[in-house]
Amino acid sequence: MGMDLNRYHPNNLKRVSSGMINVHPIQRGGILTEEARRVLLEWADGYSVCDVCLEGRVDLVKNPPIDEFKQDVAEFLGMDTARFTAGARHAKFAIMSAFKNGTLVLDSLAHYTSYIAAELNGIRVYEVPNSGYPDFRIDPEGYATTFERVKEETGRYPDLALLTHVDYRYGNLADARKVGKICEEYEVSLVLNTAYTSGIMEVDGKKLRASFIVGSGHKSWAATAPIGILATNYELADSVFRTSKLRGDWSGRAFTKKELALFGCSPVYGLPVMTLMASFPRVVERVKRWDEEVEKARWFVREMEKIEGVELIGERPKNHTLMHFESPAFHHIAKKHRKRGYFLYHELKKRKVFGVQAGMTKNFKLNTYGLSWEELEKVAWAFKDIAEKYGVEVED
Ligand SMILES: Cc1ncc(COP(=O)(O)O)c(C=O)c1O
Repeated sequence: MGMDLNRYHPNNLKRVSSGMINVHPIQRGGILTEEARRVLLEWADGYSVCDVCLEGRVDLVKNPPIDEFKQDVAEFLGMDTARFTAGARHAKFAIMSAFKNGTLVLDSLAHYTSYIAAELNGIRVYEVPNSGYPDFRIDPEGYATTFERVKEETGRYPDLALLTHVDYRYGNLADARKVGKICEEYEVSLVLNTAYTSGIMEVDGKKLRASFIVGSGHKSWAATAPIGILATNYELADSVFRTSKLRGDWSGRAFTKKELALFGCSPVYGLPVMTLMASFPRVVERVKRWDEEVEKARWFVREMEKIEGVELIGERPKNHTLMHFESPAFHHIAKKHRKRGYFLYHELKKRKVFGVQAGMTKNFKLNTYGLSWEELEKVAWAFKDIAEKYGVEVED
């Protein structure tokens, strides 16, 4: 046998980021709380939450209290009810499966998973443009204009709208309230993709007039992957969480409780849902401290921009901890460096900072969410120290 099974030995399964400050753009909000770490072993076995499943559906399990938990999560998001999905992407797919072959208007900064969910459901996509370089802002009025464009082309307003609350490229915070108002005026249901917001900042679907809130447990709710959240109101719950109508023609079996878009039973059975639950009390508290996170992010941007040839792109001032820098200074160094574009990654690693994508120097993204002031200072120092090492000017 050619397999080297030793490579799977636990001693060989160490994370490359171990022991470093991890500023990976998608990871900061998914770091487990102490409480979540405490349930890891108890609930680590495969279908652990199914010990006492009386209804054949994870979301109805009473012990552990998943049934109550889904309602608490819905309340926390200002919605009526919720389900747990295999990530934000599955939540979007589930919603769009109720709008098959329809039309969707979404922001032009939407994540690829929004487009894929639409494509898989035969939905035609129309984009709301953004303002372009260097801010890339989404103007809420663009939704009204695009709704009109859809009407001109198809004779009807769209079936659905989607707004990426904070986008993955620039970390811009969209004006969800204004978009929600426009959607309400046009009677178009709004999906608010809060993959980068709910769980770290307050999101109230009722106030924002969202029909659906999509969240990502592993991105922003301190949970183990994969887990997403799909919250909605009672009016729409029946269509999105519609149940099976099929009957086997030989067996005569029916599956009337099984929700189609959740594959019959939620696809998250063990650790993902239990870590989400164990972290929840802390998540409910932490969203109230969002202002401090923004303050830290803005401080960090100021420090980074002291390096000549490093500049934030996306909205200013920042309203989120995910940020994107343009860095001709580092790109210039990379051109002459033995390690080429990988030099920044290696230099950061030497300074115990991880998460800037290997090979990136022209521009890069990082996320400061949840870093202490001390950690933040270390990260800023690391970038400045690298710049100075290669003769780049750094302001005091
Ligand atoms: C804006 C946005 N939405 C959705 C996703 C996908 O989330 P999930 O992994 O929970 O499906 C991402 C992942 O980066 C994202 O950036």
